[in-house]
Amino acid sequence: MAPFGEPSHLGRKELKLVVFNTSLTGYQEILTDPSYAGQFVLMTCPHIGNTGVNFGDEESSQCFLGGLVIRSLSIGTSNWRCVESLGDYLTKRNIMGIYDVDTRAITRRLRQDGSLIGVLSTEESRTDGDLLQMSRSWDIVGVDLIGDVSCTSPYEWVDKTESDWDFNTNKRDGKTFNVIAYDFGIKHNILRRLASHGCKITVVPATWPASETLIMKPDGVLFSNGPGDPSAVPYAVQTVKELLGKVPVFGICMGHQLLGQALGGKTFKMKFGHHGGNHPVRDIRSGRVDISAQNHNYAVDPATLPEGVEVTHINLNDGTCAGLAFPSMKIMSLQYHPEASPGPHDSDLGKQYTAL
Ligand SMILES: NC(=O)CC[C@H](N)C(=O)O
Repeated sequence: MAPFGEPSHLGRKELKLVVFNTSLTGYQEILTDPSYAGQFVLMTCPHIGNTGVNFGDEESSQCFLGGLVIRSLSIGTSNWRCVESLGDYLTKRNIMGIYDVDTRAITRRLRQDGSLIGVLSTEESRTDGDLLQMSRSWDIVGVDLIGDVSCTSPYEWVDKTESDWDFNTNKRDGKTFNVIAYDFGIKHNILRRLASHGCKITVVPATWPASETLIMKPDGVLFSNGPGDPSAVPYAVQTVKELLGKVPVFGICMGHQLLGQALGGKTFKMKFGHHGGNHPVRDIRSGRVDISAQNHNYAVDPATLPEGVEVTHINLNDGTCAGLAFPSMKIMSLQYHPEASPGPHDSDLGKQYTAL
């Protein structure tokens, strides 16, 4: 096994939840997705790094994940957008990476036993016993990870999807909707897709009071994706509760889980979660199946939801809840990523929020 970008990693160790991601492309978007904070991401695709890294595919300004685990690191890069190799990129951001790992064996173990806490260390004197001991000293359950990834003050977002990449030509005309987006670790493509569909967006920190949001008189509020255990952030659930029924709301991933809790439901930790760009999801109302991008370790237990809340989408791999709606209160949410990035465009965001 070999580390990437060794010098800056000397004396480093990280303890994180190990998850496997089945996306074939999009490692840069995965590296910069703030929802991966607290995790090592193991790519099941065996060959990573061949397109290098570019300026346009960042999903946030930083890499928040603990490290990248791969089978084989491409020895060269070949892409017209490439500005840097993957190894150099990780070294500059002081993110640990390791290659020549039997990723297939680890994935089989995680599927069998469930996600596990792993240790990545450059301290060669550590024995296997030390590493095992360390792995038992940390857990992702019950830890507030959104505090570290949220913005600290409100800002306006204006960037749309670049015209070269915008696949959705079926745009809505008319009124500009003012949207307040709660940043629990928001991915840029959620903001780009909303802007492309004609929204004026104000991004606010995770701790932004509901009363301030209501003063801003938004047409809708978005609760974003974000890392970690939704039960560890009761302040965010409280904010969601205070907004329900007063303004149309839409939740994505962590936002969906917080909405589930705010409605009185419970969330639970899944065996090994869903991470990848190939998850089939059925919209129960239309029967339509979308192939979707997913990244989550927790899910809403539909049996705990009160009457009136509809399960609108299910994940066809394991039957878990993939979307909720409460039409009379103008609430809808998705457990997966309609904005994709990386992933298929079947569930483009515009289609979802205009239904509100
Ligand atoms: N992408 C996300 O928002 C992740 C949601 C949640 N924190 C989980 O891991 O289940």
